[in-house]
Parts: sequence; C-alpha cells; structure tokens
Amino acid sequence: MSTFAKIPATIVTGFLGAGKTTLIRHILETARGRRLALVINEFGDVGVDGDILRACGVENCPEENIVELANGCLCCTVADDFAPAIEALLAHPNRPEHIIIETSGLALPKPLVKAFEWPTIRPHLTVDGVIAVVDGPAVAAGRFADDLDAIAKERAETLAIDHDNPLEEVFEDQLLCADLIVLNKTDLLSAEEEAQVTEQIRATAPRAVKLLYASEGRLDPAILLGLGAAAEDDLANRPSHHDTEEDHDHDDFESFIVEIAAARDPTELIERLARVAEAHDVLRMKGFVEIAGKPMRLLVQGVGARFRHQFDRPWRADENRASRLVVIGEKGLDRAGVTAMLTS
Ligand SMILES: Nc1nc2c(ncn2[C@@H]2O[C@H](COP(=O)(O)OP(=O)(O)OP(=O)(O)O)[C@@H](O)[C@H]2O)c(=O)[nH]1
Repeated sequence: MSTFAKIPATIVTGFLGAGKTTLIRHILETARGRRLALVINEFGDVGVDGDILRACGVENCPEENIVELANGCLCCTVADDFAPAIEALLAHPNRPEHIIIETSGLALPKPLVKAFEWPTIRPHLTVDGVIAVVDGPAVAAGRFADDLDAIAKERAETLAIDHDNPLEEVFEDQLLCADLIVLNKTDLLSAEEEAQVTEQIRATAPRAVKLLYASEGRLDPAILLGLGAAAEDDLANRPSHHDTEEDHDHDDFESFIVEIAAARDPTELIERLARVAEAHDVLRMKGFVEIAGKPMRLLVQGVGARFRHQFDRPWRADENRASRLVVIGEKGLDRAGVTAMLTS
C-alpha cells in the first residue's frame, strides 16, 4: 500500500505541562470537517487530559474516538495497548481521517515512532509529523539545562551526551525527534527570554526544524496537520537516548495519587498546592477537586508552582466526588511529605 493511502497520525510530544492538551484542544475546536481520533497517554492516571478533551464535545471527534492509554509509556506497551487501540479505531465504520497522539510528558517519542513499524500498524498508518511543544517559561528558568556551555562542548566532542539531569534528557529527545517545534506560553516570556529560549532550542535541535511561537497552543491546524513527514521512514535522523538504553522505564520520575478532603475555597486551595509544589519541587500536579457547597468540580493544574483552576462541569449524580490529585516529580520525591502537606 502506498503512503498516500495511509491514515496520517500526528504525534504531539513535549514535557509535562508544556501545553500539549491545550494545543490539541485548539486543533479539535478549529479543524472543522476533518474526522479526528485521539490517543492520549498519561503518566500517572487520573484521566485529566481525556476529560478535558472530551469536554470539548466536538462533533468531528466523538467520544468513542478518544482513547486513553494509562499504562505509563505508549512506546513500551505497543503490543498490549497501542496496537489494539489503533486497530479498534481503524475498525470503526467511520474511520478517522487523522489520528492525533498525545504522548505522556515524560515519553521519549522515538520509540513511539518506531511502533509504526508494527506489522498491524505499518500498512495503515504513517507518522504525518512529530510536534514538540516547548514550555517557554520552564526553559527560560533553566529547568532543562544545568550548564549549557558544558553541553555544547560535550556535543562537539561526542554525539552521546550524558546528562546528570533526567529532565534534560527527555527535553532533548523530544526536540531531536520533532518535525515541528512549538514554543508555547509566549505570553509568559519577555522578548529577551524568548530570544534566549529560541537559542537554546536551536542549539538542541540540530536539524533544520521549523519553530513556531504560540500562546495557548493557538496555531492554525492547517500548519500543524499535513506535514507529510513519514517519520517512521526517517528514524536514523532522530537520535534518542533510548537508542543506547537497554530498558526504558522512566525510573527517573515517579507519580502518585493523593486524595484530599473537599476544599472550602479555590483560592486557599491553590495557595496550599503551590506551597507544596514549591517545597517539594513537584513537576506537575493536576486533578479534580470538590469545593464544599459547589455543584461544579474544580479542575486544578499546576506546572511547577504555577497553578490554574476552573470549574469545568457539574458533578454527576452517580459520580464519587473524590478530590484526587496526581503528583509527578523526579525520583526521590518525598511522597510522605507531599501527602502530609496536602492532607493536613
Ligand atoms: N500562561 C499560559 N498557560 C498555558 C499555555 N498553554 C497551556 N497553559 C496552561 O499550562 C497548563 C498545562 O497545560 P496542558 O495543555 O495541560 O499541558 P500538557 O503538556 O498537556 O500537560 P501533561 O499532559 O500533564 O504533560 C494548563 O494549566 C494550561 O492551561 C500558554 O500558552 N500560556
């Protein structure tokens, strides 16, 4: 079968909280007329991203076309999770015209591109493009590079870079695999910071990959979809730290779920969560919380200590109003300490 007969799939990668779900939501809301399907992979399962995207209620991406795979890492579970999910989407009477795959923020995307060589997938699907969403303020704050000069020097000497900081490794892998890079959250960057982040991206992604700037992932789907990269045929140009690792189990990071009591007030809750994130260097915290006396559930999202919240929908009558937060951090995160602060 020729590439043209294949269904294009766009892989959206990017570090925890960079804005992948926000960008995909924008595509859903603006790519009218194109039948879409979504495959979402989360690290630390509370199904927040799936819920946000389902809540869009977009006609050309009905609920049955939104598949959540909660098994940590898509690329490691191709046979068990990813391939069957894709096969099920392909078996729909109304096949999707384009599939969007959101990787977990900790995924190294190349192994997922490799999954497109899987015998039940390859004849039907092609990787239209890998889009790497970059969290502008996080890069500007130096989250992904402890020592830029040392990295540049090491890169000049050898292709394989040994990072002390696992965040750098994930960030670098995502850029090295990209066909398009979106520098997101420009609303939070000064002109100088934007220039500095651009320089760091350019230094990290040596291929001539197009870089776009965005706020809230607001880019025209006509630019994001239809890149025609056939990335699965171009794996050699996408070096990955995964290439040199026997195993790949994200053991540099950990996540857990904390159930908290209903909160009295959103502002007080968010201040408390931000204090916890700050005190324990939490990378990402998100979930739905009950606010006493309110019929709506509160969606809370933290990237580092920066939080956003909104009432997203009423609790359903048959729903357990548990307030559950997924907490993600680097290995060694003080679970007991975080839990104690969240539940006290
Ligand atoms: N200020 C600002 N906030 C943004 C922007 N894009 C996304 N956010 C917020 O950043 C947080 C994370 O955004 P998501 O779209 O959930 O990020 P993600 O990459 O899907 O996160 P994970 O799936 O957890 O890795 C949310 O609170 C968003 O509202 C932006 O351009 N500017």
